[in-house]
Amino acid sequence: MTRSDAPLPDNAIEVRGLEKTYAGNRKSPPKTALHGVDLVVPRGAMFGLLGPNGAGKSTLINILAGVVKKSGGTVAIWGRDIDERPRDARAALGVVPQEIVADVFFTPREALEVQAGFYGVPANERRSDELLAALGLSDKANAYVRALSGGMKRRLMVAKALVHNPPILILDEPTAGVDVELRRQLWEYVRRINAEGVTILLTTHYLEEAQELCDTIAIVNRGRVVACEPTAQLLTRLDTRNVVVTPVDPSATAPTLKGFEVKGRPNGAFAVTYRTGESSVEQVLAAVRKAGVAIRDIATEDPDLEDVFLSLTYGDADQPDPTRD
Ligand SMILES: Nc1ncnc2c1ncn2[C@@H]1O[C@H](COP(=O)(O)OP(=O)(O)OP(=O)(O)O)[C@@H](O)[C@H]1O
Repeated sequence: MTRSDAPLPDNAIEVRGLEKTYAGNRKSPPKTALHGVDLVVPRGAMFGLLGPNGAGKSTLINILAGVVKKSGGTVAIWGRDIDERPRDARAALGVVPQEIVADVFFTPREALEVQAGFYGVPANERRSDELLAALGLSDKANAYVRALSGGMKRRLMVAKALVHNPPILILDEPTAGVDVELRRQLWEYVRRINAEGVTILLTTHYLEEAQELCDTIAIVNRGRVVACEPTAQLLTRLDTRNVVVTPVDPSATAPTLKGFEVKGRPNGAFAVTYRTGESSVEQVLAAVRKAGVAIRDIATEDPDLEDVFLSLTYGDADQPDPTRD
């Protein structure tokens, strides 16, 4: 817990030269998951940690949470070095893990009370009912946890991570398998506590969600940070734009255009990507007409986070992700 008279650190999390190699065994060789990662999460940030499967996100989060031992480098959480002050460092974190861990023997209220006891939160400082209400679980406070839906269990895990009032909340894929309405509620709550000063570090596979929510985004690929900057800046990295062409004949196959990348869309339209410094919409349209396509409609699109993500992680959006199962 934070002492109110201690100066607040500028950075909620500081990771320097972080290395992790998992030991091998008879069946598999050692695996280096993190190759000297530097990462700074400023206090108060809504920080997104993105990367393809196997990039090293969980390894990084598990090192922060104290459940995986690093092989090298330093980590400070809320100004506390995890080697020198492991308990204090961990007390500054609330972690919502990827997997749903349900306490089948407790009701949600009991689960929060037990967790608060585990962190040594005095009875008069506990806020189980407040957390249950904030996460829309008041009417389930005394239900069996096994009777809760997946989305409710996940929100209960967020509540559990917050019982000791940590200044940093880590959410590892918190919306996987959660329906749209519950996702919206969860994000509304996360935004609220972020506005109240809680630093948020989240990993998600939903790039749209990250683009909308996070003020800063780091992209990890194969154990290295390949980008870390304000979201708006990251989105300007690509100097490409798309012209989406709807042809008069939607059953015609998308043309091949020399010098441009063309991708078909399910509705019969196709997107032509061009470099803003090298071509123009005019040139794209001229090439489309030259290929014999009669145009019904056109629209232009800026690149989104997914385009930036793909260009940084694999360079070519068509290339399969070799780390995906
Ligand atoms: N306990 C382990 N033993 C050996 N290798 C591991 C272990 N845990 C992870 N790895 C390997 O380390 C690399 C990074 O894995 P990690 O789970 O950190 O990635 P991730 O970015 O969290 O992926 P995902 O999005 O799938 O959760 C992967 O190649 C993975 O196979």
